[in-house]
Order: sequence, then structure tokens, then C-alpha cells
Amino acid sequence: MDTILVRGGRRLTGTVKVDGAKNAVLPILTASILGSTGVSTFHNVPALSDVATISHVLAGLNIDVTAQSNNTYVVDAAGELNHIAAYEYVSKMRASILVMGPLLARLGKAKVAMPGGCAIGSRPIEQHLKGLTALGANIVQDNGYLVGTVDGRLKGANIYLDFPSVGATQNILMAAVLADGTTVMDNVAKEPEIVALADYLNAMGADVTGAGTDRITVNGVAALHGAEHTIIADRIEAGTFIIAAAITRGDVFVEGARADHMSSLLSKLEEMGVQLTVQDNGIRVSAPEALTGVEVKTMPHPGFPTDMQAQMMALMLTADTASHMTETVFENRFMHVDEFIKMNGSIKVNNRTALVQKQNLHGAAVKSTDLRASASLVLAGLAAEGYTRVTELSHLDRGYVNFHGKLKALGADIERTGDRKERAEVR
Ligand SMILES: CC(=O)N[C@H]1[C@@H](OP(=O)(O)OP(=O)(O)OC[C@H]2O[C@@H](n3ccc(=O)[nH]c3=O)[C@H](O)[C@@H]2O)O[C@H](CO)[C@@H](O)[C@@H]1O
Ligand SMILES: C=C(OP(=O)(O)O)C(=O)O
Repeated sequence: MDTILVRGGRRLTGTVKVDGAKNAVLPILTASILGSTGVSTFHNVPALSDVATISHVLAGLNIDVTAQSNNTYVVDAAGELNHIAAYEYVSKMRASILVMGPLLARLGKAKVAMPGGCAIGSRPIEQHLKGLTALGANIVQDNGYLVGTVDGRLKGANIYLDFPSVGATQNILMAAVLADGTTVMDNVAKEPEIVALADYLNAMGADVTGAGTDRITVNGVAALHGAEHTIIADRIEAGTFIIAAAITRGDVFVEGARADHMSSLLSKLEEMGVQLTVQDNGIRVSAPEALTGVEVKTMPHPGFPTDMQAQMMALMLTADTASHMTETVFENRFMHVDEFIKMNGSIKVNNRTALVQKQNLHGAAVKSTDLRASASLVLAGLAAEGYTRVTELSHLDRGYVNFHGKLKALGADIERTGDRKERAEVR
């Protein structure tokens, strides 16, 4: 079992470069299913386990995914495709459900294993199904699979989402691009990853406008081709390193961080007293010793991202005055709280709100429960006295490339090892 061992107390300094965004590359790789001629070439693809998982899902559909170099992938979806996405890989990653829309649009049929719940909540998909059904798909559940069929071609429709779900917006959008006629989607998600997906679809020959606003309009086209696309920088990874700098009261340049993708996070950090200088190619972060507590509520973009909630809570633990963190997006995304408490963190949860107060953090043996929880525990470890040992790193590897290596290069006292029981310093 892999372990990260981090000893707190080092001030981070230097430059760290952000990789491509997990939440952009996953839907974009599923969109490549739509390219019935030519190939797609993707640059800045991050070396994440989730990218390997979605590549296996695509391979199972008879799509050729080749890594040309570390970060450049070529996808050839021009051949005859299989329409079945099997449980083995779909069950590993929620985003696999995003093959449904493209398969229905391209083949008129799809059989996709039910993605099921995960640690942060039950994560239903009724908004995906509502939209795909409105476009004319008939979808039933059969033996743990969602089986969808289309009589002829999908047809454009007006679709209102009850909640601006990121995945539902993407799935419906990827179906609508090949539908007959115009689709108008309202109350859609506005995340930068939605804009990136629309950019790639348009490069493939689609006609999509309005991505990044509440309404997306799609004029369906008959066919799409492969295209070249560069994956945007990961705003959540960038935010995580900004907090790593702040929690150690360090001075770090986060190369690739885009202020226009992270305004809510940057505002809240400035409210705490963190100093941020936005430059053309990144953000410089420095932090004074004393930080102020803040009130934060997670919301769909451009609100404060739920994917930064755990990391922000780690920083709140080091602020001089109390903070409140309210999670509104997922019903069960406070699992890191019990682990912070093992590190002497002072946190009281009432329903969806956590009251976070300063108390000196101590190193401890803690367990990752989900992707962002794992990063937040390492962050807390950077600020804690003594050694923190973080296990269950498969979560971390879903969304961070060489997390410990990047922190080490900034001066952190951190190692990633196998299960080395001889490290007696760990409490
Ligand atoms: C691969 C990817 O991009 N993942 C991101 C995506 O997940 P994902 O696309 O799954 O997130 P959604 O925006 O769909 O989900 C947000 C909330 O809506 C609920 N919901 C969603 C769909 C639906 O049909 N019914 C329903 O009730 C979910 O259970 C959740 O409580 O957006 C989340 C919210 O920013 C992020 O945390 C994830 O990192
Ligand atoms: C929850 C996340 O991702 P996913 O939707 O892929 O589980 C995340 O990136 O924090």
C-alpha cells in the first residue's frame, strides 16, 4: 500500500506547473467518440489514473487510443464501434456515464453499466436521462445496465435542467450535436470545462453557442470529424497548490493557474489575507502569518467549487479566527473532517455546515476517503507538527499528477513510499 509521509513546518517557495484538467479531459475524450472520420489529437493530457480508465472504456468501444508521448494522445474513432461500456471500468469512474450521449448520437444505441454511488454521495443521473429522453432516446434499466435506443436520429428539443449538473450538461450536449434540428438547453452548468468541451465539439464541426452561460444552443449537424485540442489547465490542481503555499505561509508561483477560472476561490483567499498577484501565465501566492477566518458556501460555477472544499477547510484550520464551510453540492462530502480531527483539528459539523477553529495541528496516520480529501490531508500535514501519514492514495492518483513530487520541489519534507512500518515517528 502506497503512503505519503509528510513532516510539517517547511515554508514552500518556488514555482509549480499545473497539469491539464481531469474534469476537462474526461468529457472531451468521451466526445471523441463522435468523430466518425479523421483522428483527434489531444495535447496537455494529464497522466492520471482516470485518464487510463476512460481510455480503457473507449478501447472497449473499439476506439483506438494511443499515447504519442507523455501528454499527447491520438484517438481514432473512425472505425465500426461497439456500443457496450462494460461494468469493469465504468464502475471505477463516474464520468464513464458520459459515453451514453455520444454513443446514442453516433450509433443510435448504447448499453452502459450503471455508475452507482460513491463516497461523496449517491450521485443520481436522472437529469442526464431526462435530457437524452427529450432528444428522443428510449432508455431502460436492465440487469445493472442502462440500455438506450433511438428510432432513427435524435431530434433537437428544448431542455431545462432542474439543477445545473456538470455531467448532465455534457452528456446532453454531446448527444445534441448530431441531432436533427436545434436544441436549446437552459439552466446548464457554466464551468470552464463546459466551455472547453464546446470548443472541442466546434472544432469537430459542431455548431454550439452559449457555453459558459445559462443557455446553450446547438444546431445539429450530420457528422463530426476528429480535431486537435489542447486540454486547459486544471483549476482545482492550481487551487490546491495555491492553498499549499498559503498553508505554509510560503511564496509560490503557480504556473498555468488562470484567475478567470477561479474567481470565487481567489476572492475568499484574499478575504483571509492571502496575497495574490495575477500574472499572464500564472498566479503568485504569498501569505502572512496571521490569516482571518471566512464564511464559504460551495455552489455551482462561478460559485465556490465543491472540489476545493476540503483543501479550503485545511487552510481554515490555520486561520486565527473561526470559519464556516457549508457544502451544498454533495450531500456527504465531509469525510475528511474525522481525519482532520485525528490531527487535532477543531471542527464541529451541524448538518451541511462545519465550524472550523484554529488549534495547533499534530501529525497523525490518516486515510483518504476521496480524491480531494486526500489532497487536503497532505495540505494539513504540511502545516502540522511532526509526521502525517496519508494512505489510500488511489484516490489522489485519480486527479493529481506527481502531487508529492511537486510539493517536494517546492521544499516540502515529503516522501511517497510503500508501506514502511519502520517509520516510528508517525503517531
Ligand atoms: C468528471 C467531473 O467533471 N466531475 C465533476 C462534476 O461531477 P458531476 O458531473 O457528477 O456533478 P454534477 O454537477 O452532475 O452533480 C452535482 C450535484 O447534482 C446531483 N445530480 C447530478 C445529476 C443528476 O442527474 N441528478 C443529481 O441529483 C449530484 O448528485 C450532485 O449532488 O461536477 C462536480 C460538481 O462541480 C464536481 O465535483 C466533479 O469533480
Ligand atoms: C468529485 C470529483 O471527481 P469525479 O466527479 O470524477 O468523482 C473531483 O474531481 O473532485
